[in-house]
Amino acid sequence: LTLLSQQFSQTESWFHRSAGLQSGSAPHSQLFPPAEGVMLPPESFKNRVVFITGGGTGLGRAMATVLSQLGAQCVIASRKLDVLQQTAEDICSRTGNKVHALQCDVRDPQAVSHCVDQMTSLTGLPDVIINNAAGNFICPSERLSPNAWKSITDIVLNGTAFVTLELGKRLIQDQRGASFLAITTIYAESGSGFVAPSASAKAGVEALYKSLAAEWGRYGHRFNIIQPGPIKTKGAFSRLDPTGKFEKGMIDRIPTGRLGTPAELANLAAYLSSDYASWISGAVMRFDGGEYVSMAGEFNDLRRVTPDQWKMMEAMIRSTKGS
Ligand SMILES: CCC/C=C/C=C/C(=O)SCCNC(=O)CCNC(=O)[C@H](O)C(C)(C)COP(=O)(O)OP(=O)(O)OC[C@H]1O[C@@H](n2cnc3c(N)ncnc32)[C@H](O)[C@@H]1OP(=O)(O)O
Ligand SMILES: NC(=O)C1=CN([C@@H]2O[C@H](COP(=O)(O)OP(=O)(O)OC[C@H]3O[C@@H](n4cnc5c(N)ncnc54)[C@H](OP(=O)(O)O)[C@@H]3O)[C@@H](O)[C@H]2O)C=CC1
Repeated sequence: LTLLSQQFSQTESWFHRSAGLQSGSAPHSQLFPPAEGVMLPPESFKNRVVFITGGGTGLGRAMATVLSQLGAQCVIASRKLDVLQQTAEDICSRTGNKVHALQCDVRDPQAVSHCVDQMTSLTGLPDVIINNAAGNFICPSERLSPNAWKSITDIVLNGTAFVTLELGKRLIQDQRGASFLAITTIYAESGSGFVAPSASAKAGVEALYKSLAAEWGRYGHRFNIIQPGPIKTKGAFSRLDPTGKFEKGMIDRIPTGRLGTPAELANLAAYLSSDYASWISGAVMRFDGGEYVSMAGEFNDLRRVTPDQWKMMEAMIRSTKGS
């Protein structure tokens, strides 16, 4: 037993040394290749208008691209008009479908109302609303100023509420149904250190969407939520992993051994916003390659224990007599 214990402490230090040393995607991620093509049948969104906040970059851009490929007329809105216009031109030249760019700071309810006025004249009210705009940065909470807190929660929680209420009221007035989708994240459920404003605001968005799923079904409105895990976009990774040192750790935690891709997220968003999902409302779809459950289970790190180490441990456990 003493020998086994000694051997185990050697292998235990191996275990600690080797944790997190992997770089890039894990070899087994080849068993989970991302399918990058468009999943739904062509023209699934023909004659549909889709409104996407933060649609000029990252995941918003990817969702606009897929929905446009599926026949939607997209309206993308955020603060930077030049970025939006470039994205709109790029997507339109690829898909042949119109993409409109509208400047809108979602923190400002009057700007939101003005944006909806503009959209109404361009395309009419939307059939699909995707609340995707967000702000975030890693920061120890004791370093946050009141304005830092406000800058994130205003974009994420208030911005989503202003967009949803403005469009919801107008759709109700016109007796029009719609699908609302919010992009939150896995830590909306657990909370997370170093991104407390984002975690608090995303949790609030989830409460809002679940509440409205219950309340506004009678108006023909569905509300769903996607909680992504890490997907490499410039907007997110420049603020959450500025040195690039955390990415390996993320990949190590993800059972499928890789980050998600924007195209995968866009296919899921398209499905949840489509008629194929017309009985799905109030759903929270975790989209993270298994990262959340992987972080939650007390003994999940035992994945790193080798068969030889298991042999040793089993012998130690079996040799124990009594309690
Ligand atoms: C990995 C899996 C989970 C991942 C989840 C990902 C979630 C995401 O949301 S990723 C999306 C990331 N994208 C963005 O954040 C895009 C938009 N972001 C921004 O525009 C800015 O980063 C910001 C959110 C700061 C808003 O910009 P704005 O111009 O409105 O704000 P500022 O005037 O620059 O700053 C407002 C106050 O915040 C303080 N502040 C800014 N950066 C930091 C920082 N890194 N650390 C601490 N504090 C910061 C800034 O000083 C201002 O406060 P004050 O000085 O008191 O006035
Ligand atoms: N990438 C990831 O790993 C993950 C991302 N997410 C979520 O996915 C969504 C997209 O993130 P991602 O694409 O990665 O990052 P981006 O930074 O590319 O996207 C954020 C978008 O929000 C827009 N935005 C920010 N502030 C405002 C504002 N006040 N009014 C209007 N629009 C605003 C930005 O445009 P502009 O600057 O022009 O205003 C930008 O297009 C976010 O909700 C994020 O929380 C969730 C989990 C993981």
